[in-house]
Amino acid sequence: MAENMKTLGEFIVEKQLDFPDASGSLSQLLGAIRLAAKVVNREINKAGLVDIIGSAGQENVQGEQQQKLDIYANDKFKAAMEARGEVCGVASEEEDDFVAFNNTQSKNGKYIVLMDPLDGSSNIDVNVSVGTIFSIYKRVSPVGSEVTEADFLQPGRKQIAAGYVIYGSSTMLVYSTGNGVHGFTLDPSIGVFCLSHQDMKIPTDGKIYSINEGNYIKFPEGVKRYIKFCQQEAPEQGRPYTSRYIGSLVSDFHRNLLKGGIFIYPTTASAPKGKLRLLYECNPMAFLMEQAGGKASDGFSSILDIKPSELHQRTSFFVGSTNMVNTAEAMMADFSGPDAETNL
Ligand SMILES: O=P(O)(O)OC[C@H]1O[C@](O)(COP(=O)(O)O)[C@@H](O)[C@@H]1O
Repeated sequence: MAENMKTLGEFIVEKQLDFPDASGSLSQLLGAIRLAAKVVNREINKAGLVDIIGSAGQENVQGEQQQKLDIYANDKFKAAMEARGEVCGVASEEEDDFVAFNNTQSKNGKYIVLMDPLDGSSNIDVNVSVGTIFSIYKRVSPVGSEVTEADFLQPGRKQIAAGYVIYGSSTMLVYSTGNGVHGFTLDPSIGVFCLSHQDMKIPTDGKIYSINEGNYIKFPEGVKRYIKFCQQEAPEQGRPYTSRYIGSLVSDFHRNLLKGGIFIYPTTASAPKGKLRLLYECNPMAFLMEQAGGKASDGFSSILDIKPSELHQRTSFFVGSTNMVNTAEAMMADFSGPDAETNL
């Protein structure tokens, strides 16, 4: 197919030409992510053969056991971005605090990056697809000055670009700079990402719901009602829907993006603020989903309008086909919102 004969590098440059005053620094940054993705992909593909599986024997700031691949991916993406000079600092799931790059070039970098270097860690050792998630902003502090926490605590709507890499049956890089969502598949025989999914759009309706039902009893009433709605017999509306849950956000998101569907990670009794992290999991996925014609909320309002207050803050996450998210939100409003009492 003709479009396959276009590489990610060529596509990035082509898109840059749409902006005559573009400096090329975002293209450079995307190039860094492309390189790090290939290096991490190589390690993941041979994970069972080299000493990179299993725990690294230490915890991250969120008290989660860090996997060796978490640290490996974190180091590779950080190194690739520091080497380019376009990025003045990064924040990562695997770093307690943000990391400012102090080499002269980076100090003059105008971008900051937030990332989940290895998403779906619980699936690494069992050969189930995992991913990398990234979110890019322009810094708010003056170029050349010290990077500040304010550079990272920007609402998702301010993102310049976002994307993910999925290390699955094939490896893909999917990203958006605010002009549609485009997917590139890595051709391992030539080591190049080739355009395979241009201008991805999610169907407004789907037949897949994705949630860890193992937590059912701890879910808010609105979510319990929505799950029942998905499971009810209503053939004229295509219900019951199918339940699919991989347990890697990137993989569950990617499937729904292609087929239509909804992914929900709500608050639970044991995670009253939700589990997923706003800045480097939910904001980038919400940016992509809105660019693909879908919707992303915390069950009540848009994820992209949340004003962050902490680097590793968590949120509940409802993302996918617009009609499905609208229905779930309506049930949250009725049964878990401020007027829930009157409806129960
Ligand atoms: O095992 P649970 O509670 O269903 O959580 C699965 C979710 O947690 C995550 O694994 C969190 O991500 P990390 O692996 O990066 O910590 C998501 O990818 C996934 O959607």
